[in-house]
Amino acid sequence: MWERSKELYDVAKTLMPGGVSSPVRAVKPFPFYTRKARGSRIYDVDGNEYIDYCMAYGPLILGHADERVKEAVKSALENGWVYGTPIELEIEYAKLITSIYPSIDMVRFTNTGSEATMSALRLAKGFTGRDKFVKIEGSFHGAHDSVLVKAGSGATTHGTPNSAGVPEDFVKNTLQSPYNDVEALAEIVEKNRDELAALILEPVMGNSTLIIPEDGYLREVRKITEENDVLLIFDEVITGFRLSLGGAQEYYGVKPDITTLGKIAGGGFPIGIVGGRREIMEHFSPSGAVYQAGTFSGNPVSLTAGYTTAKILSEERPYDELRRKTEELVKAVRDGIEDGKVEGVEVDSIESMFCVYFGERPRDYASALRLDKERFMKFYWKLLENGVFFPPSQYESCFMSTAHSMEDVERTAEVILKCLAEL
Ligand SMILES: Cc1ncc(COP(=O)(O)O)c(C=O)c1O
Ligand SMILES: N[C@H](C=O)CCC(=O)O
Repeated sequence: MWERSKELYDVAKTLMPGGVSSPVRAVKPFPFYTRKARGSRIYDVDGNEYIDYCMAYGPLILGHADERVKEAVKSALENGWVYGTPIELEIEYAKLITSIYPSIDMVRFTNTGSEATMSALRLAKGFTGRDKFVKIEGSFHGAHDSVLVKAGSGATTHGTPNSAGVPEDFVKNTLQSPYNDVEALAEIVEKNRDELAALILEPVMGNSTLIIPEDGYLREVRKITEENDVLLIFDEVITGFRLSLGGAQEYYGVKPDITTLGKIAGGGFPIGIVGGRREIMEHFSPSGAVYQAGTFSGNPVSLTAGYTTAKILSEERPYDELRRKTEELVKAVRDGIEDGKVEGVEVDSIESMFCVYFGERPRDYASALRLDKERFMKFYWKLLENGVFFPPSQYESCFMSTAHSMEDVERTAEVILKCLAEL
């Protein structure tokens, strides 16, 4: 079924570590190689077609190759694609973001979510004059040194949550707290308050499976950080424009001091954005002393795709429809699991993010680690054989897009239940 993909991967392994450009793609024994993608579908070089719920790990809320985004990018390309000068679209996009996210007065455009979180943490340290920060166990904020401790996503999938090559000295200022545990967080923040610049968290965890905040957790997080004069950074690289137009902060009504955006914010092209209160943001160079820069930052192509996507989302507000489709899928699978008496599998969703758990639905990283990831991988391969593509790890989340039809959803529920029954 995957002869050509296998051949390509054998060559790739001789030229790139693990044969890939990002570890999550290195599926054992080989990944499929993509030929093209349109709407809800992704097609491999072996002639197979899949309904896609990986969706490039989140950016494609409008589905693959949305025509409106494509046309906007094509016309932007007519004028060149990188200038090294400011462009008017930066102002337009900044205005749009600040109008959607009331916690954001100013933005700095970067190239990736990793750069955004790295810069946000540097900004928090520069602003407060303190060196330490707290992250949540199992969260993933990209692949930069200070956050590669108990990191989720590919770092956990490949058994390296604490990356080699990161000197102990670099991570001595990274403190960890379990998700959904208010007492543990309060203790660590109170104990370190004079040295703590910030708490960074994914408001909904999307990189250690999908973990949903318990009632009131995010409000307590805000209270604890505020009372202890610690900045709160919401890493909304996944949840921004996804949980709602205004991200998790709008959805839960909690206002962070600094926000990082990415993925959907670039409409499928590389981007990262740091946003926050003016008094904090003005510490970025050149108005302040926190250095942050990039040759490709604010590039016209990513900005065009991101701005076009954000405009479409703000005009069409497809969030009810996205939620309905996702809930339909989850309900059909949940009912099927109950009827078929499938043991040890749960399913859950929040808005257009969902996950099939091989074990009990987790509430933190420790419980996510107890899931049966080998069984998940058997399920993954069965799904592929039946024309459905999930992200290739138990620790990733699945994403619904506006391009998925109700027929896709019904077909997917059938396939999931068939595969579970065959396991
Ligand atoms: C929550 C979160 N933050 C940051 C990142 C890093 O973004 P990027 O892959 O664009 O560097 C990711 C994904 O990789 C993410 O899921
Ligand atoms: N889970 C990661 C981002 O959200 C997956 C992207 C990657 O590491 O390539």
